[in-house]
Amino acid sequence: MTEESAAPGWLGWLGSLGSSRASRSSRASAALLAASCCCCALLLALAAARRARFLLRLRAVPGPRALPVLGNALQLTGTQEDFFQLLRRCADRFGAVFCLWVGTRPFVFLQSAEAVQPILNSSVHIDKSPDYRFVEAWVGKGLVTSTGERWRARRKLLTPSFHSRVLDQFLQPLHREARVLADKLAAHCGGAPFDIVPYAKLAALDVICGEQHAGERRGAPGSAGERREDTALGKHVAAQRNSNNAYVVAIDRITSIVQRRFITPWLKPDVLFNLSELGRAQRKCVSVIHGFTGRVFAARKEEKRREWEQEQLEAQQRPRGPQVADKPRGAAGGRRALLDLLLDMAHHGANLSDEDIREEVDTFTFAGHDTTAAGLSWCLYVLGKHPEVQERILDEWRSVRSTPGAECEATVGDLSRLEYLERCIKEVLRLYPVVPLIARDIRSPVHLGALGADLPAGCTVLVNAFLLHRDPRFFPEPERFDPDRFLDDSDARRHPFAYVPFSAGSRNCIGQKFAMLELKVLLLTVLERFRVQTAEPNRPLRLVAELVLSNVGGIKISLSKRSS
Ligand code: HEM
Repeated sequence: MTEESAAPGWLGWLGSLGSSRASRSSRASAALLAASCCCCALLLALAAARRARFLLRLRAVPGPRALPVLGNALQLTGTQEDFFQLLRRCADRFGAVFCLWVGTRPFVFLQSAEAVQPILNSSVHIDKSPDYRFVEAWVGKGLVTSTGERWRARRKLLTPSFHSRVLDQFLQPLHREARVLADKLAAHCGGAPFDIVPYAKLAALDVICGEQHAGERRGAPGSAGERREDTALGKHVAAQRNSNNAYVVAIDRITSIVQRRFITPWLKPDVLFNLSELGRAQRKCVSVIHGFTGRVFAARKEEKRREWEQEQLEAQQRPRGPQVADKPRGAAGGRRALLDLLLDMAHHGANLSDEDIREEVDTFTFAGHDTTAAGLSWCLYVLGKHPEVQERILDEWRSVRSTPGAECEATVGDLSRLEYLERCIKEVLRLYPVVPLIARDIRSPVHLGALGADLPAGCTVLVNAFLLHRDPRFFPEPERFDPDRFLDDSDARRHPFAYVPFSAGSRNCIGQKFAMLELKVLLLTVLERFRVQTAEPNRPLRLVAELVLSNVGGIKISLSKRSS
């Protein structure tokens, strides 16, 4: 064997060794690839089968024809106003339940009491739709946005803060802010029609953040007689007096940014939103808002710490006995803002971190100001069309008031006796539900009797309160304003889910008693000072379902002085 021939043999052996290894490893790789392909194909087949089953189940839900991938996107390219009209047309055509596809995502709209009941009455379907995450940068995982066990525990903890006994303490700042609102509105008295919404927003923000003025406190600060009466933050932001306050501006701006995001498909993905101008603006707003609530929180926590120390000292000095154990928790110093209640709860062992508390305070500011502002604006809009109703409201007020005086200083007892006013507010919230769409994510199949079929997990359901409240079976002549629909016996005869301005079931509005109290005080104060007229009462409204129900161009009224 020549060297020449030997070398290839030797190399060939090595080569063949290498190539047999290579071929073994390439065979192994091929087998692995084939197995991976099989797995992927299987997974894809399973996903396709699941999707097919999902689509098949949804075939029971009527709706306008949807294109593959695009869904009903082409019908949804119009304005927010067009969208609101589209929902009306679809309900006329398809009835109590219909589906609209946004791309590949189904949105099922419900507008009959029977269809709504299985969703709102459920303790399982409590998950908010994914779009609620748009407010998380602001309110974190507070009561509005949280779910599951976290929500359940938090709701249980916070419910007592809205007990009627506690609400009693919010009256003083409420009266004060109502008077400031009336003072501000006086500038329009006898003048041209104007949009009431911005005024209502500032007043509602002052009420929710409010704290009693130093001059109004009973007793010197820190004295036994002092009783401060606060609402959520316990820090007066004086939004009505200074609408340029950075916190006030940031709240207004972030509310409109969140609104824009809800309705603009390309702003929904976080990556795109964060890169956008609005994303940058939101980050600035969040920094201002959290900076402010953070400072209020730190200052108040320090004050509370001193109160707790004082409390402990007093407890040690007091003779032991049952009266020590009976001392109500959290009553120290008479501080009653929601922030104080939460700090007290945390101090007494509740599972609430500093971050949790800040989130809840931001949550109540978010959930409690735009809603009440819209409620007040719609009330004035409707009452402005009915001067005789304004007179009857004032007559009722004069007949129940327990404290004589020039202006509304209603007590909680007086307010609870204002039954006609309450019926008027309820009827306005029927015609113009402030939260027109209540959204839920469906994570397990739910049977809808109204549909005669199950909705599969993976749908987003939207309760259309605007249309639900116009069901002629429960509200004959639905467009007519008739407060007497809410007389006791009619209420009892109605389907329990026919009227849901504050939602219903376990995830209903925790602040509804407070909201009714607030609306009553604000309305009485305004009506006592002014006669209200709706500008162009016969002009059709241009409604849009933003975070709250709004009208394009605002809600316009005019005012004239009430002489007596
Ligand atoms: C006219 C005024 C108001 C109306 C019409 C209203 C309506 C509603 C509705 C419909 C919901 C359910 C939303 C959903 O499930 O998507 C809700 C939830 C909520 N509201 Fe109100 N609201 C009003 C005022 C207030 C006020 C003044 C506060 C606080 C002081 C408040 C705090 C909340 C909170 C924290 C939630 C979330 C409750 C939970 O998920 O457990 N609301 N509200």
